[in-house]
Amino acid sequence: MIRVDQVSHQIGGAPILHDISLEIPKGGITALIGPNGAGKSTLLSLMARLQVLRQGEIHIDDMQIGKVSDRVLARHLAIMAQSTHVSARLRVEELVAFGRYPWHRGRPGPEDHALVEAAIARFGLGPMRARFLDEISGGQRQRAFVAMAFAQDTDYLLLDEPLNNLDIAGARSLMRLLRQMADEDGKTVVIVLHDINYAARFADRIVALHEGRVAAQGPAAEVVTDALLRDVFGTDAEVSVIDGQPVVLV
Ligand SMILES: Nc1ncnc2c1ncn2[C@@H]1O[C@H](COP(=O)(O)OP(=O)(O)OP(=O)(O)O)[C@@H](O)[C@H]1O
Repeated sequence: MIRVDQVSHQIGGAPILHDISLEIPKGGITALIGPNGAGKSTLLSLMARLQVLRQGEIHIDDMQIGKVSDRVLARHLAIMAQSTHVSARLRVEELVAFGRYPWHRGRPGPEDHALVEAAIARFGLGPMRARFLDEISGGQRQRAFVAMAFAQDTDYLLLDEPLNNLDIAGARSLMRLLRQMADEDGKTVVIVLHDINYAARFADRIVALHEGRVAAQGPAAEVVTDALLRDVFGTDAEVSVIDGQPVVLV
């Protein structure tokens, strides 16, 4: 479980998150949604300790994230942040292999190699494994980054807008892979999504943020409503229910 207790955050004196308390249960997919600037990436980066937490506490299982070493944290939690700065002169397979670093610290063993191979296969990267990152498409690169996070083999996987750059087939297949990781491997996936329909279709629960506060949380059918679209997203788009699932008609 990820437990966020009374977390507030400021950047340059400007309040970004206001007293957020939240529990993300272990297992399944939790989607963070909300309009631009709501604080989704900030909250995710605080959970992964990419930014220093100054007010409140975050626990991952029984670890308080401010109090564990980088190595311990990296064995429990992998994050794919929104902007990833990695040398373009890195091959796909090298990128994926980086995911194992917290485990082997520079001396990969057979298990590390096996997990890298499994990640390459699972994410369909075999045909492009020897290509450099600037020789593949944006969507393929996105998949390679998710494969690196998968190779890290942590219980918790945090992904910030992983559907960026993906076409409909790519987005759907990535969400199905994440679903499989949650259902078959028992992973806990926390994912920032802009497309509410993907969140409603694939996530077990949704947390909607608005102006640095939790505006709603729960299963899609409870969260994705006309009122949410109006009050949180400021749009009069309507929600229909298809096969028991809310669908936003844009
Ligand atoms: N480095 C920074 N310096 C100043 N303000 C920042 C910085 N990073 C984020 N902010 C501000 O914090 C607020 C929350 O940003 P954040 O990126 O967490 O939102 P978000 O919900 O992920 O948005 P988006 O959907 O646009 O990615 C925004 O108002 C943003 O302008």
